[in-house]
Parts: sequence; structure tokens; C-alpha cells
Amino acid sequence: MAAALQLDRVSKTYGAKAGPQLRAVDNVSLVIGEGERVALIGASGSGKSTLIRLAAGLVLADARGAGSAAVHAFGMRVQENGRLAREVRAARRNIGLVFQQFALSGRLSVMTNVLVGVLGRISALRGSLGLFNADERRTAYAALAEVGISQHAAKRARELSGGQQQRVAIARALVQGARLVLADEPIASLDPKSAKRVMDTLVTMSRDHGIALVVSLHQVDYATAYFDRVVAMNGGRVVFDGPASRLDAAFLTELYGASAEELILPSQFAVTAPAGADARTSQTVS
Ligand SMILES: Nc1ncnc2c1ncn2[C@@H]1O[C@H](COP(=O)(O)OP(=O)(O)OP(=O)(O)O)[C@@H](O)[C@H]1O
Repeated sequence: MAAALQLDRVSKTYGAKAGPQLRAVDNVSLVIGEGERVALIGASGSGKSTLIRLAAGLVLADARGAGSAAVHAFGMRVQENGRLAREVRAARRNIGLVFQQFALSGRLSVMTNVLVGVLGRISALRGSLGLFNADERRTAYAALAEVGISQHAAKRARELSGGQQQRVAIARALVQGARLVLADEPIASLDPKSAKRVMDTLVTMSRDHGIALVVSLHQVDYATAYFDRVVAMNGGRVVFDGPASRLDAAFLTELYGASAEELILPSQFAVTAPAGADARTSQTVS
């Protein structure tokens, strides 16, 4: 069975060759299994967003010679050797994005934003005219109900709170039929209650539909409460890949440096994962 996501020797260097260069991601190889849930943690600037963008083919990896750097999703090539693959569109159909920057169209209705999820499956003409059929509308409404915001279906997306907008993006991924969801800091700038709601929704979606989930997070307590597997980055490299239970305070303090206190110790609020979300359920971080 092909992995949901496979990164092979992927690096990303920013900056012109002549000028100062910064290696945001440094030779990362990673395999995420089907239905697996992984939290990506690390200090600001450690490369989490760049890695997620590389996985989605939104950022091109450094070219390093034939076959040396590649990204595959469900066995389909996303990019290879610094170029987008020919089959990238097909590969992306399996990948749902919950990103702040690629969020919603604020002036369109919540329903229409969710229906964008079907665009990969219907003709460009029907999509551009917004001619969605009754079945597609029913599916979109069901997805909104599943994430708990169907009552807002007719509102403009910009009228919703940040957390509700993230849940619209999750509904869009469901309608898309995504088998892997990449969420880049989905709870950054949300209040604790909304953050928990969004995390609950993501993990429940993953569990109920067998969707693999990769979530970058600033807050370590959410990573340990919701995820079995944690990947930690530092300076563009993967410095830890294993069960959340193996993360200890000394490692985390080193990982987060000066910001450790604010991000790890002590938590201002208890983070409790939904029942059965993962191995470390109902964990209270103190
Ligand atoms: N488009 C870009 N051009 C130049 N440098 C970039 C670009 N995007 C990211 N970087 C740099 O690459 C490094 C990694 O950034 P990235 O956003 O991936 O880190 P991050 O771990 O997601 O950080 P944060 O938690 O603050 O979002 C940083 O030093 C950042 O300044």
C-alpha cells in the first residue's frame, strides 16, 4: 500500500545564489501512512510551513540531480528534482489544505466555499459557472453539518469567526474526498475554546474517514494531547520522530529555546482530546 505522503531527501533553500541563502528545509525524508495522524512541531522559523508547502507542491524543492528529491502522495508524484510532476493535479485531488493563507473566499457564501471542494471532479465550465447539482449541494451541506456549522451555510464566509472558517476549510476537504489533510497552524490566533473545537474537528474527521492528517502546531500541549506521532523540526531538520510520550521537558526546552516557557510550561488551560481521538486521550497538560 502506498504511503499517504512520502518525502525523499527534500530541501528548500531561499535566497538568490549570489546573495545570502537560507536553508529552510534541510534534507528531510518522511513517510506518513494512510490514515496516520502526525503533529509537526518546532520553534518559529524551524521550517514547518515550508515542509507542508513542499508536501502540497506549493513550494518547489531544491533540484539535486535526477531522482534525488521527491514528494509522493498515495504513490502519485507531486514533485521531483525541483519540478512539479506532470501528475500533480491528480495527486493534489487527494490532498486537502487547511491553511490560513489559502483559506476561503470571504465574499462567497460558506456553502459555495465548501463546494469548491468538488471543482477537481467536475468540468471547468460547470465549475466556473457555479453549476453544482443537488447531489453536490447535499454532500456539501452534510459536510457542514459534520463540522457543526450547517446553520451558517448561507452566510458570507467573512462573517464567520476564525475557528468557524477553519471548520469550513475542513468541510471543503471532506467534500473534496481528500485522503490526506495538511493543516498549517490551523489554531494559531484562535482563542483556546475555538482552538480545541478545530482540533477536535480535525481529529474526528481523520478518525471517522480514515484520512491521514499532518498538522503543524506551535503549541506542544496540543501535539501531545491529540497525536500519537510527533515530528519535531529544528533549523530545517527533523530532530525527533516518534511517540508523543517520548518527548521530555529537557528536549522541548532545547527545541524551543527562549520561547520554551511560553509554549510549553505551564499550559494556561487544560487541553483535552475527544474520547478515542488517539492513544493519549483526555490528557490534561499541566
Ligand atoms: N518565501 C520565503 N522567502 C524567504 N525566506 C523564507 C520564505 N518562507 C520562509 N522563509 C524562511 O524559512 C525559514 C522557515 O520558515 P517556515 O515558515 O517554514 O518556518 P515555521 O516553522 O513554519 O515558522 P512559524 O512557526 O513561525 O510559522 C524561516 O527562516 C523563514 O524566514
